[in-house]
Amino acid sequence: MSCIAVLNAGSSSIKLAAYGGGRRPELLIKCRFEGIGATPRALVYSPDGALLADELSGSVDHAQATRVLIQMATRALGNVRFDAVGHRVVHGGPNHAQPALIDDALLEDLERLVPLAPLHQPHNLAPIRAIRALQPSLPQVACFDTAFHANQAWEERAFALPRALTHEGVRRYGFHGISYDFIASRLKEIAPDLARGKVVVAHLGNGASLCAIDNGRSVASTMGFTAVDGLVMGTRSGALDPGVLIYLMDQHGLDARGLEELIYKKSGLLGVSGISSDMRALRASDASEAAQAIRLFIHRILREIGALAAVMGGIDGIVFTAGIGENDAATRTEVVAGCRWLGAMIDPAKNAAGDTDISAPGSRIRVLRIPTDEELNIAISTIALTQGALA
Ligand SMILES: Nc1ncnc2c1ncn2[C@@H]1O[C@H](COP(=O)(O)OP(=O)(O)O)[C@@H](O)[C@H]1O
Ligand SMILES: CC(=O)OP(=O)(O)O
Ligand SMILES: [Mg+2]
Repeated sequence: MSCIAVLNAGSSSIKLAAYGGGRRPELLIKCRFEGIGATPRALVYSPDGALLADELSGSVDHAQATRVLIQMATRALGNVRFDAVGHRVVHGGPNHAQPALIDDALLEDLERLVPLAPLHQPHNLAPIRAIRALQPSLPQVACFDTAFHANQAWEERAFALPRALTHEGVRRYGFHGISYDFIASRLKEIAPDLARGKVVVAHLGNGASLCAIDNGRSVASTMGFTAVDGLVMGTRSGALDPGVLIYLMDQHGLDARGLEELIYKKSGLLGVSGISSDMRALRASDASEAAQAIRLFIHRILREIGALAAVMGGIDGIVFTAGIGENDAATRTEVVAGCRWLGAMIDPAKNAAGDTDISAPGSRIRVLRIPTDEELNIAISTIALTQGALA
C-alpha cells in the first residue's frame, strides 16, 4: 500500500497525519503539536480518535515541533515509507488557486509571499525545503488556504486603493480555505439542503475568520490581504483602522517589523486580556480582563456575521468549526444569542453534548458544529495530483 504524509502548520499548532493512499485516503495516524509559543504539548491519536500519547514539552519553535512530530509518527507507525507529502501553504498569492506539485519555480514564488503571512508561510515552506534536500524525487504537493476564495466578486476582493496597486496583487485573498472547502463538502453530505443555501462558517481557532458560502462557493471572508484582518484572534488584532498604524509609526517610532510583532503576536485575546491567547485559559480565569477579551472576540464575530449575511442577501445557517468553534460551547451559545435577530436559536443540551445539529426546535436558521479536517482535504488533493506516481 502506498502511504502519504500531510503537514499542516498553523500559527500555534502543527498537525501531521499519515494516510494509506488508496482512492479514498485511509487515516493511519494523527499527531498534533499544540500550544507553540504558549504551553507546548504533543499528542498522538489512532484513526478512531483514541489518544495514544500525550507529552508536555519544553518551549519549542515550529522546526523543533515538526521534528518531534515526525519522530512520534514514525515510532507509532513502525518502518513506514512515504510515497508523497502534502502540505498546507497559507498564501498562494495571485498565481495559485489550485493544489500544485512542488518544484523549484513554485517554491521561489511562494517564498515571495512570506511577508504576507509571516506567522505561517515560513513554517509551511521550511519542511518542504528540508524534505526536498533529503529526498529530491519524493513528490510534494502544496494546497493553498487562499484557493477556495479565488472566485469572489471583484468588489469583494478590491481595496479602494489606486488601480495599479490592485493589479500588483494588493487585494483581499481570504484564508482558512482548506478548512472551508472541507466544511462545504461535509455540508453536502450531512445537510444537502443547507449546502445549497447561504451559510456563514465560523472557523474559530488560534487564527479566526468567517466565510460566507452560498451554494458551496465562497462569497466573502473576514480575512483580507493577510491573515491578520477581520476577527479578534489568539494573538492577532484583526481589523484595525489603518490610521492606528500611521500613529504608531509617528508617535511610537515603530517600523514594519515592530508593527508586525505588535499586531500578529502581541494583540488579540492575549493583548486585550494580558493573560493568555488560549480560550481555555480565559474561560478559566476570574479576571475582568479575560471576560473583556472574550466580549470583544464575540462582538466582532456578531458584527461580521451581520455584514456577511448582508453581502449574501440572507442567511440559512451558521457552522462552527476549529479549536474554539468545535470545543467551546460557551462561544457557540454567546454567538447564537447575538444572532437572535436572524432567527437563530441554540439547543443548550445538544450544544453542551457537542452534537452536529445544535439548532433549537424553533430556530429559523440551522446551527451546526462540524469538526474541520484540513489534513484529509490535503490528502485527497495530494493523492489526486500524484496518482500516477503512487500507482
Ligand atoms: N477544549 C477547548 N475549549 C476552548 N477552547 C479551546 C479548546 N481546545 C482548543 N481551544 C482553542 O483553540 C485554539 C487552537 O485552535 P486550532 O484551530 O487548533 O489552532 P490553529 O489556529 O493553530 O490551527 C486554542 O488556542 C484555544 O484557544
Ligand atoms: C490562516 C490562519 O490564520 O491559520 P491558523 O488559524 O491555522 O493560524
Ligand atoms: Mg488552524
